[in-house]
Amino acid sequence: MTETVKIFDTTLRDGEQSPGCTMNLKEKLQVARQLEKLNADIIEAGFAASSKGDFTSIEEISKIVTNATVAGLSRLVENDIDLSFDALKNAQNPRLHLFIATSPIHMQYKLKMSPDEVLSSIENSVKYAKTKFSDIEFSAEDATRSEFDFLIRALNTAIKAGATTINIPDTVGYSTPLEFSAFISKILENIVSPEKITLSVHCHNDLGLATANSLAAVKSGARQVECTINGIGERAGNAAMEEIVMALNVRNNFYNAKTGINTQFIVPSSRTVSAVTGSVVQPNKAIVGKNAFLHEAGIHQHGVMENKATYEIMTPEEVGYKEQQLILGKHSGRHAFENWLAENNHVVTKEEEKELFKKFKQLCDKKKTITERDLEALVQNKISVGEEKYKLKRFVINVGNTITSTAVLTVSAGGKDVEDVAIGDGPVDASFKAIEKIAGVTPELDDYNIRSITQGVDSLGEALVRLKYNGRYFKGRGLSTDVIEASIFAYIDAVNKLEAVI
Ligand SMILES: CC(=O)SCCNC(=O)CCNC(=O)[C@H](O)C(C)(C)COP(=O)(O)OP(=O)(O)OC[C@H]1O[C@@H](n2cnc3c(N)ncnc32)[C@H](O)[C@@H]1OP(=O)(O)O
Ligand SMILES: CC(C)C(=O)C(=O)O
Repeated sequence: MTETVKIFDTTLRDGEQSPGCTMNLKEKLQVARQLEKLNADIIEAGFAASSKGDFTSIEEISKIVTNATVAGLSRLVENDIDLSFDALKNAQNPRLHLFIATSPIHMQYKLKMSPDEVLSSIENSVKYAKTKFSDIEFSAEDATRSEFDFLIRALNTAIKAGATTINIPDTVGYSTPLEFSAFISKILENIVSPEKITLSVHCHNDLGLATANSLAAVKSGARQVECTINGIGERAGNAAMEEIVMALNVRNNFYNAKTGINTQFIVPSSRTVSAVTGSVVQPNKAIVGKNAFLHEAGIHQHGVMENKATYEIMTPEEVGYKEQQLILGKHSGRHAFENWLAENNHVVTKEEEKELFKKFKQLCDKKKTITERDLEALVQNKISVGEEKYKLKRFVINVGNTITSTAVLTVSAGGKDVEDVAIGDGPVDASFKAIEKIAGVTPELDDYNIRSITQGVDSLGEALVRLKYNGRYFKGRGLSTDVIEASIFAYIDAVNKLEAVI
């Protein structure tokens, strides 16, 4: 019999904990919509006690999610539980996710609590939470470095107090597949009434084993896997949802387990998360990397021409790759464009649609062939744009191999045109300095990336910048057939986000 494994997506919580991957409300709602299309079972929307912004995100996500369960993370602290309850009040299916560390090192040095204090805290908090929530998940943080007997006492305390899902995190990615598989079996043999709870796993990727460990746990009876799109998350990240889902699909004959994920939304979701977090997917990343279905070597190409299955264990279409030429082009009108947006499940306001259509027409003038990917990129770019205090009007760059680069930028700032000039080490540096002069801020450029995201010499260039200002990160994204313009757009996008919070 094929078992069902629930997918608990934590892109918006653990994923957002990756340095530089902070998302604003608009971006989080976009990811949440995408997760619904994917048919994720549980969407962990945030940590309500963490900040007002996180609270609001959980609240707003709860309003738009109709099918999935929406979860909020809480420490074993009454105020955290109350805040999660308030933030989740509009969710159709709310879940409280409670956690506390159970390993000696975490209890002694971080929590400064004795094992007995941790046990009574679990009992009291789960009982308190049960007065507010029926669906409660309990996580024993750092479970894989906990003493086994104590871990079981902690899990049994949570179950007896009312937890309905028991999650086993490999918090620091310490475990290995054979060990984790045996660990999960032993936990299932030792906890009280395993048939009444769902056993879950949450694996980190510090040794590159997050997916392997999660799958090993499924083989031993875990029925929920916590994961993120593109595997983003603390440090080296979490188990990647696309890898878990496709491994269970492709190797169903081995695992006898499946998820309810709509796999054709995997690639669009990966692109959305990459666009809103500014975290570029490595080309050789399984399933969603741009090389995942490319064949370079002659023998491989020959094989694929004869029969794709010689070198492809799944089809690109299955996971949502589309690289067809569009019927839309220079002569298309607004109705056809509107239709394309609707067919591709893009939810945009009328204002955004107008703006997108204008950008689409401009792109048609610059680029010979417009592909689905070009349009996707335009839409993703629109999504990631924050509050726009500054808008680029025009720029002139003077550049050469024997002169110092000079950039003159005119930017609309709150409706007024402002112009400034700066010199720099190359055209990009000069442009960034001109923007800093206009905005009156000097953030640190923490990261800058430029790549082509569509094909051909007239391809769309995507620039990603990450600024560090007062200890916080602000990312920006820009798109253009001209890489300098894309870089300027990205820098302005990040400065707009920075301006919105200072
Ligand atoms: C493994 C994980 O991914 S767990 C989730 C990690 N995510 C985050 O930490 C992001 C959100 N966190 C935050 O915004 C902040 O850390 C807050 C708002 C939760 C707390 O902020 P602060 O009150 O300033 O405390 P700070 O973060 O410095 O320290 C954490 C405190 O929580 C305690 N704590 C940690 N885990 C737990 C827990 N599960 N239950 C109860 N208390 C806990 C620590 O012992 C420490 O207590 P102390 O202040 O009495 O020393
Ligand atoms: C809160 C828990 C599930 C966690 O994120 C971890 O232990 O890594």
